[in-house]
Amino acid sequence: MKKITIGSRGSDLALWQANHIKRQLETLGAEVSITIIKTQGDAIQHLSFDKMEGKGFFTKELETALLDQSIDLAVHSHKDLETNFPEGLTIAAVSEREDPSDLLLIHKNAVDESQKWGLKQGAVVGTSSARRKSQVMRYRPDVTIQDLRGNVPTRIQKLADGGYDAILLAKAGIDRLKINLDNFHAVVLDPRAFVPAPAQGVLGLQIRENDVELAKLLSQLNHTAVQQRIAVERKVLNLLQGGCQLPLGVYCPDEQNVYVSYGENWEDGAILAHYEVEDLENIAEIIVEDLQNPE
Ligand SMILES: NCc1[nH]cc(CCC(=O)O)c1CC(=O)O
Repeated sequence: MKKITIGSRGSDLALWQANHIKRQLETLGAEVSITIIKTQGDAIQHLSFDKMEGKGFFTKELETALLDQSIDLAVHSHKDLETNFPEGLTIAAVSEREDPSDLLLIHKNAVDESQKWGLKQGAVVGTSSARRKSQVMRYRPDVTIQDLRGNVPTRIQKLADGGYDAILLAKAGIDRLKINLDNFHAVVLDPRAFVPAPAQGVLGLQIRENDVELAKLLSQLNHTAVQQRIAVERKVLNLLQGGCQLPLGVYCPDEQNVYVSYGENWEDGAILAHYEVEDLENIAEIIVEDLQNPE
């Protein structure tokens, strides 16, 4: 078997994810190396996402490297992937799903147990995600939202330094990096009430479409149940022609349930909807129809 080169962003989280897949491939007998590739999202850390041009900030350079054959496999956080894949590339497999929940990390000085989530009135909450902003406003219209960029350890440091009273993060990232949260009050937000991004907590393994040999190997790592559920989540995003700036959360935990959060202007807060269905076929279309024609 030929040697496989994985391309990864240089962040701690991206490298953890690349190494996680590297180990799995080695168990299958493959020889694997990792090449670090810097993306626009890594280079521009000071701008809020909604002020950045285009889409695919964390993925484009990796996709280019796949197409020019300098890497064979890109390991992505699936939620960072655009809904339309570039010509010639395909997601050959998806990982198991880790906890898809978001986590609210509260500075110890900002704790007030009498309030929702234990967060004091009028707190300053850091996040750059329109989806997270809109849902915070749904539950806690009293807080002030402030943009927060940077990779996971940087964001936590900004909270520790007192720049924010609380911040929001994906729990999966914290779990993967085994970050110690003892200095904070950490609240895991129920994903049925505070709805994650489509495909949050899942890795997407992207290769060249014509790489038949690698596709065959990766099929052994694919999780079909996860694949079916995130397909529903991403279809809603796709039908709304949304990217990572759309204030949309979709979570499909099993074959019968879908949770949706949507707020056109995040300042007004999000609406939360729950769909209980016989099976998941056509549910994405129904959800989008409802979102576009509210009564
Ligand atoms: N946009 C950055 C990003 N992309 C994926 C994750 C977390 C891991 C995952 O959801 O799989 C994160 C960090 C965060 O949202 O806090």
